[in-house]
Amino acid sequence: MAEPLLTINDLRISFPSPNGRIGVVNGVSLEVGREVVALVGESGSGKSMTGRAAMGLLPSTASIEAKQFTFEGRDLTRLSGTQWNALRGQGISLILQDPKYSLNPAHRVGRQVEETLLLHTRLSAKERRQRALEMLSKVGLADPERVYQSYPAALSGGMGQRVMIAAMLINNPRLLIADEPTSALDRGLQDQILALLRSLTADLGMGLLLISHDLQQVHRYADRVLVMRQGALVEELASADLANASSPYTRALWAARPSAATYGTRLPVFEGE
Ligand SMILES: Nc1ncnc2c1ncn2[C@@H]1O[C@H](COP(=O)(O)OP(=O)(O)OP(=O)(O)O)[C@@H](O)[C@H]1O
Repeated sequence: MAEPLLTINDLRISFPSPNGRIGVVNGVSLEVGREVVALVGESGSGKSMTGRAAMGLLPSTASIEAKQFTFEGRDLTRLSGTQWNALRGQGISLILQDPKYSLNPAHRVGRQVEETLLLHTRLSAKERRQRALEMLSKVGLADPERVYQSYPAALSGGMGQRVMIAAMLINNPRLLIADEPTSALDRGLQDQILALLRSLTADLGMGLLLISHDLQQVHRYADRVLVMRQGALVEELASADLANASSPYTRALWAARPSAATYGTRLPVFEGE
């Protein structure tokens, strides 16, 4: 693999509790280059906390330590709030589950897609508009002018998620973190959005950290898979090898992968070791 974009070595995240600190991520190490890396595992395994740490978006009560935690060689553990804001606008972007909660219903789509350019570049209004229209077209929206003028309420779920992707990519981030980016969408749309994310990742030369509980999707759209359980990594493998995983836990997750019948449900939590 070429020089990684994101390098995490022995990441530990904990929260205070009446009985002392509770570790929710306990020594995770990973690298993401210009590729699609999936982080999978049952609910509560620490996937989102790992992704949020890489965006500087952990809850304020969380404590974080790591032997190495760098983006393009830059130490993320030492960034100030202002430096995080700059990095989030220009280097790393986050796509969350449901565009309904990410888009502001009171503002037109165009303004929201352009916002990062307004904050982080000196482009003129005309240039920003041009770039926003290009991005809306790149994410597969057929009538970018109309979408640009629309309010979020006028968009379907799939269109809303495409708009969010346009907003997150407009400033050419090198790393995209997508936390369950399609779980609010129906199955057909999920495939469309993941195929879009995968092709944009390759076209734009980005890295994508895809957080998911859907092993079927991961198998189809990721290059590599990291399996988490109870705050630790249990296995790392090429997605093509998922059906032949060596860890019993990965094998159990693979056997429980969503089928047409169980699609949309959470992965079961497996008891014991
Ligand atoms: N603000 C918080 N304070 C204390 N514990 C928290 C807080 N936020 C999350 N946790 C705990 O951290 C653990 C990891 O949560 P995380 O959201 O990373 O899991 P996940 O693998 O992404 O699960 P899911 O698929 O359900 O989102 C969970 O046990 C959760 O209860």
